[in-house]
Amino acid sequence: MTDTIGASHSQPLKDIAREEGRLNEFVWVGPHIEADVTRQPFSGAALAEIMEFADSQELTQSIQMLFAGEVINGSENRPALHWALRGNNDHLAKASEFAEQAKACREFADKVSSGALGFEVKTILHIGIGGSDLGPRLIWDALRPLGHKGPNIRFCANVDPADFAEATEGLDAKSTLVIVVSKSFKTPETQANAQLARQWLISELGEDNLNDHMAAVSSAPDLAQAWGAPADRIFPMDSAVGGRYSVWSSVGLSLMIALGSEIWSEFLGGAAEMDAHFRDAPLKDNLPAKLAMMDYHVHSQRGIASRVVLAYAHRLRKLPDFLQQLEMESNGKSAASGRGVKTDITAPITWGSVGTLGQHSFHQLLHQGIDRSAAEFVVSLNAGVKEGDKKNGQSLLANAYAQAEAFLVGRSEAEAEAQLREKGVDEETIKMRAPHMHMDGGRASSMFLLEDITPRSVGALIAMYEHRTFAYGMLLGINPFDQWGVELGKVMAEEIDNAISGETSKERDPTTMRLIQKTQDARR
Ligand SMILES: O=P(O)(O)OC[C@H]1O[C@H](O)[C@H](O)[C@@H](O)[C@@H]1O
Repeated sequence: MTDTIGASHSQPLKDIAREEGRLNEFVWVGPHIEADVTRQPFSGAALAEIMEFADSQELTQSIQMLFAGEVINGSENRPALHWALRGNNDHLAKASEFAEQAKACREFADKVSSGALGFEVKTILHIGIGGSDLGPRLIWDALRPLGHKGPNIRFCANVDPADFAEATEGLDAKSTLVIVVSKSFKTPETQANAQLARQWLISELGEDNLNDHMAAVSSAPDLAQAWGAPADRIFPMDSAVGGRYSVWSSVGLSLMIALGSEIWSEFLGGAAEMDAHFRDAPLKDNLPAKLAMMDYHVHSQRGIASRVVLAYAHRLRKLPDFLQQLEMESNGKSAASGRGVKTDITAPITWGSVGTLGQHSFHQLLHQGIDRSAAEFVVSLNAGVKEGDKKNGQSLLANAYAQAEAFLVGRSEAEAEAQLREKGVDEETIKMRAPHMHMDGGRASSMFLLEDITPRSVGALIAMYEHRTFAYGMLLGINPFDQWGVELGKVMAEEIDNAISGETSKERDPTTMRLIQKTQDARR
């Protein structure tokens, strides 16, 4: 495929962004979200061409397959049904099963809230990692301030014992409910923490009262039961819901309990609105699909390898972490399916932080570094309003807009000189300093606007990202629902663990052999 960004290809981005009609053509709207991509190096001609390419890649058919519940995850031979957890699922054979699963979670949440467990739950200790952790953490921070009345949630993910120690510090086991969330119930980190939690409960409460304080979410109920969760406290998750797409399932049990059913159903409702949009809108009006086309151009065709997510909203501070897994575990693969397209870049290297903190650290590189990132700002127009601090909220927004504008327009040496002169700096210093102040600009960014951070808008936002990632995978010919690349390291970690214990002496790479030896010496 040729790169036909056309005349604008050689034009500076700051000129492209000012072109007439740009604001009409490149401000895209979906439920609860407006995406202003006017400052991405992407022309109408490129969009039209990728739209044709999307047809040749059968994107529309793939979207239909997804929502029909057909096998879209080829390497694991199953459908991807995360969207069906949010409604719009009457046509699926599994609809009633999903409804039952949601009902069981709701009933358990009601029990917890009404004190029917036999003790007051003041804290939920949520143990899980990856997709069983990042979504719940993100949503807890985002929606907790809306007046949750339920228990607090503490999270524990890392196998480093320091994480468990911190998560249980000062915690009263008598008022704690431990929920272990693991689709496979085999993930070593979660297993280790689940055992620590069990021992902690035994030491604090004794064997007899242990089970009252344990619950589990898993696709492997037998393993959860073996850990000690009572059978009626094991909440299934469907094998066709991938970990990083699973916050809507019983993986969100801690949230359902702590946030309450009203917030939870609004959250699902917002996602369902985005689902209907993605399923029904023609490609030319389809927000997630068009974003995926932009990604295809910006990352795969233009070679911008990095996407920096700048959540200018304290409550969305975990969004970069969440998207890191969603994007990179979904599409961080060489194109491998039947429709694979050869490109150098598949998933962008996704990273970032909450704004404005990054401005005081890594933004330096974003403004003047050699390697380019496509920046992605996420803002809420009502920042600070609910908190009763409109002034600081406004300043947060002003910072986001200023950063995006500075990325685009930069500062010429002449402008820098003029600025220094105005400040009364002497000419010698001006000559020395102005070149360092030069910023070439032309750095790409998108601005995602939410009216407010509500359960609905956050639901829609996360669903939009899920669908964008899926659509990008379809354009690349990648299966975004498997993750074979993470398996090898897991196997090796087990082998090396055994080697450190002296249980195997299998020859390995010399550096690893030395590390094993050094660790054995240090821990003797
Ligand atoms: O939920 P679990 O089975 O414990 O899996 C937790 C996580 O671990 C794995 O290594 C995968 O890479 C993730 O996709 C998954 O979300």
